[in-house]
Amino acid sequence: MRVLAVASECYPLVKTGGLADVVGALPAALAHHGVVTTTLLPGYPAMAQATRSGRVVHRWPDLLGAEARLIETQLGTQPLLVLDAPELYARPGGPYADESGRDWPDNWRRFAALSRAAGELAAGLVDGYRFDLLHAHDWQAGLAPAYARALGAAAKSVATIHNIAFQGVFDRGIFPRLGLPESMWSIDGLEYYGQVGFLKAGLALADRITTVSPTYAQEIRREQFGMGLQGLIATRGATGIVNGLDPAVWNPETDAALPARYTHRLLDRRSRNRAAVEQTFGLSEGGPLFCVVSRLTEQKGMDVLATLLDELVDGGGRLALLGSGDKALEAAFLAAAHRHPGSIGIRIGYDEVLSHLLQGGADAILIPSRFEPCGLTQLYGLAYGCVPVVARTGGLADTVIDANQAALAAGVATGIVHDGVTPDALSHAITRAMHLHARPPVWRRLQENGMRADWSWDASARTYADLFRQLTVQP
Ligand SMILES: Nc1ncnc2c1ncn2[C@@H]1O[C@H](COP(=O)(O)OP(=O)(O)O[C@H]2O[C@H](CO)[C@@H](O)[C@H](O)[C@H]2O)[C@@H](O)[C@H]1O
Repeated sequence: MRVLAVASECYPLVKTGGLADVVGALPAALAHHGVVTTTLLPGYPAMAQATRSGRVVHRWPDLLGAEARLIETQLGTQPLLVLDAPELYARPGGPYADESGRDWPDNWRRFAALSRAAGELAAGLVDGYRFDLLHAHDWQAGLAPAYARALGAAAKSVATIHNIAFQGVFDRGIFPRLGLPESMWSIDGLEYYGQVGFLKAGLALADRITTVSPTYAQEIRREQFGMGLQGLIATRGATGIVNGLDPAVWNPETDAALPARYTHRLLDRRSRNRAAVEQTFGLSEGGPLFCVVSRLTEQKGMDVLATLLDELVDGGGRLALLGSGDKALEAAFLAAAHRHPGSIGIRIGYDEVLSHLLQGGADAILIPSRFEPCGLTQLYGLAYGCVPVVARTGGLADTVIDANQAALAAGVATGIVHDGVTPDALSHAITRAMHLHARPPVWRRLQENGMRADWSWDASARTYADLFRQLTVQP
C-alpha cells in the first residue's frame, strides 16, 4: 500500500509542535504494517539541506501563480517529496508566520499550492508516482482531498485533525483563485459560514476523518470542543487513534540530551539530570520539581497555572518552565520567577534539547489543558518517569491513569488527573502530587508504571494501516 502524507511540519526538519512529531514518526511505524509512506512538505529554508541531495522529478510553471519544482529525496529511510517554490516558502521566520509572529498574508496560497501538488500526485498526474491513499494532516493540507477529487483521483483520502482550533479560514474572495470547480463552493465543500474553510473542506471531502485520540473524537462532536465543526463531525464521524512516541527520539536509555541515561530500574540516575535542570534554570535544591514544556496559551491552561505560582512555591514546590506564546503569559511567568528566585526558573523560547532534559530530570510535568486532542508531552513524561499531572480531556484522559485509591491499590496508576481547568482543580492536583511525592515508594511506582508501558507507535500504526486497507480494498 502506497500512501502520500501531506503536512506543513515534520520532525526533525521543521517543527513548531506535536504535528511535526507525528508526521516524522508515523511513516517508519507504518512501514512495519506494509504501508510505504511518502511525505510531501513545503520547501522552507530549513529543507535546503535535505533537498540538496535530491533530484527534481516534476516542474509546475504556474502552481497557484508560483513557479514550483518537486524534489524527491529521503528522510532517514523514508521517501520525501519537497515542494520547492521559493516565492511561497523561501522566507525567514517560521512555517506560518514572519519573524515577529505575524501570519503570512498569503498563507491561503502557500497551503493551497501544497494541497494542489498533493492532489495532482494522488490523481497520478505526476509521472512515476502512484498512490493508493492520500493522508492530509490538519488545515494546511485540508484542500488536498478537494483537489484530489476535482482531478478525478482514484486514491482514497483520510483527513486527520491534530487540533480543530486551527482551521485555516479565509475570505471568500480567494475561492475563484483556487482553481477548484464552482460546485465545491457549497456547504458540502469549502464554504464555511460564508468563508473558505480549509480544514472544513478536508473534513467534508475526505473519505474518512480521524483524530488523535478516542476521547477527542467524541468531544469534537459537541459544541464546547467542535469549534463550529461539531455538526460535520457528528454527521460524518471521526475515528480516534491515539498518538505514540518515536523511541528513536524519546528513550531515556539512549537520549543524548541527558547527562545521565536511565531505565525504570535505574531511576536514581535521574538525580544527575535534575541537578542539570536546576543549574540551567537557576534553581536551588528543594522540594518537588515541576516542569512545563508547552506553548503558553489558553488551550494549554497556562493562564490558570500562572495564578497558582506563589501557592506552588509556598507549598514547597519548584517550577522549571520552557515555552513561548502569549506575551502577557510570558510576562506573568517571568514576573513570578523574579518574585521567587531559586524556586521558579523560566526559559522563554523553543529548545528541543532542553525539552528532553526537563522530561529526564523534573519530577512531574504539568499539563492543565482545556482541550488536548492527544498531547505528546504526557507520553514523553510517562516514558521518562516525569509524572504527568493532567486535565481529564482528550488524549490526556486516554493515556494517564489517575492515582486514586483504587488505582494505587491495584498498582496501575501513572499520574494525576484533574477534572476541569480551574485554579481550585489545578491547585488540588498539585497538592496531591506533592503528597504522593513525599511517599517515595508510591512515587517510584507511578514512575515505573509509566515507563514500563508501551508508548511506541506500533499499536496505533496498525490501526491506521487497517483503516487505510478498509478504504482502499476494491469492492
Ligand atoms: N518551548 C518548547 N521547546 C521545545 N519543545 C517544545 C516547546 N513547546 C512545545 N514543545 C514540543 O512540541 C510538542 C508539543 O506537542 P503536543 O502534542 O503536546 O501539542 P501541540 O498542541 O503542539 O500539538 C497538537 O497536535 C498534536 C499531534 O497530534 C497533539 O498531540 C496535540 O494534542 C495537538 O494540540 C512536543 O514535542 C513538545 O515537547
